[in-house]
Amino acid sequence: MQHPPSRTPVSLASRLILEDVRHGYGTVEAVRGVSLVVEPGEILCLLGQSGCGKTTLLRLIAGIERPSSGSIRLDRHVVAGPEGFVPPEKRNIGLVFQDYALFPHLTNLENVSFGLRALSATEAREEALRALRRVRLEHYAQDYPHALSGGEQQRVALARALVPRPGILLMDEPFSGLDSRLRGSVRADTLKVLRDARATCIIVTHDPEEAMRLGDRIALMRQGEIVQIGTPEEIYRHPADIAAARFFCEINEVDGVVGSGRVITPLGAFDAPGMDDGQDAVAAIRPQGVELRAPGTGVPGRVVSHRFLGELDLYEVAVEGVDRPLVARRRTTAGLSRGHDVGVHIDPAEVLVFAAARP
Ligand SMILES: Nc1ncnc2c1ncn2[C@@H]1O[C@H](COP(=O)(O)OP(=O)(O)OP(=O)(O)O)[C@@H](O)[C@H]1O
Repeated sequence: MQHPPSRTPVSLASRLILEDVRHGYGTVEAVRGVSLVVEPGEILCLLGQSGCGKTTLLRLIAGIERPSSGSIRLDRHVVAGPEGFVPPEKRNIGLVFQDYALFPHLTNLENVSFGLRALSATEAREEALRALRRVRLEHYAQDYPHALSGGEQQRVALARALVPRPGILLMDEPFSGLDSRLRGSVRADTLKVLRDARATCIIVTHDPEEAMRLGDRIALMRQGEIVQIGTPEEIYRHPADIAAARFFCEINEVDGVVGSGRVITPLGAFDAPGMDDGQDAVAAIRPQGVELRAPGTGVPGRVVSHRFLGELDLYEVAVEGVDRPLVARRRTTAGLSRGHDVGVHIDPAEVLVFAAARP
């Protein structure tokens, strides 16, 4: 079937530029000097633990909060800064919140066409139907939101946010209200819609896996600051510090001392480029880098627990000289269980070395 061409004005994805943005609530400094550029069409995930300032940063970009200093630009327009302030409704921004915030007394179609008041009723209806089609929900156009599942409501909210063609779309924990089975498929659908719409998008999440699945880049936040920004692979492979490494993966931390450019630990020596001899260091070993082989090779260890998890099992292995049992994630090894002796080998590609924190 041929659908009529779209009548909403074509809006290009915006570039967002933040320069030294700060914001506090009373004595709490929620955002502390954030500078950031998000390119047109890019999907950026703001990732961090609860209370690190992600939502506040999103609210500043939306114009719901006004920064105490610094500036925010959308393309060439300063929307917040010493020169002035543009209110949210004039920023050409789309918003999707955790609870979707659909109007319960409006049909799904009316919810989506709500933001198209500049168009005639017929045009708004056509555009809203097109948007519902994009999220594969046109057959629910005349129903009310309460009759939809959580995942479907999320898609209506996405259609509503995208239908006015915003220059930038801001999403705050958009999948956290969904149960874990549904989350994966709604996330994949959302990503496809965002790519098709070529929208610049900022997604707030506290889930590292979600950030890696969705983001072209990830901005890792801590205590109101961006501690690292990069592609998922850059951040995973080269975390800025041990706390960033911990955030992405449960790691084994083994203490050692640097000698001749390597940190010497009970599990072997690992490259420690740029570190001084005699310096205390920590080898951060990912669980998939702990290989368990027959005893008599590698470092002697003993399995203290084994949990069957399907594709990869979880083993804990005690090794002499290491305070806590090592966590290993391995393919299920028939017969290997608690009490068995093993030879532990470490894959150096799964080891990151950091300077030890000074007491
Ligand atoms: N309206 C407010 N009044 C006072 N303090 C606030 C307000 N909103 C946030 N804060 C404080 O600012 C800091 C950052 O909060 P923010 O909600 O931005 O963090 P977050 O990373 O989004 O957390 P979460 O993931 O839990 O939503 C926290 O210490 C929080 O308690």
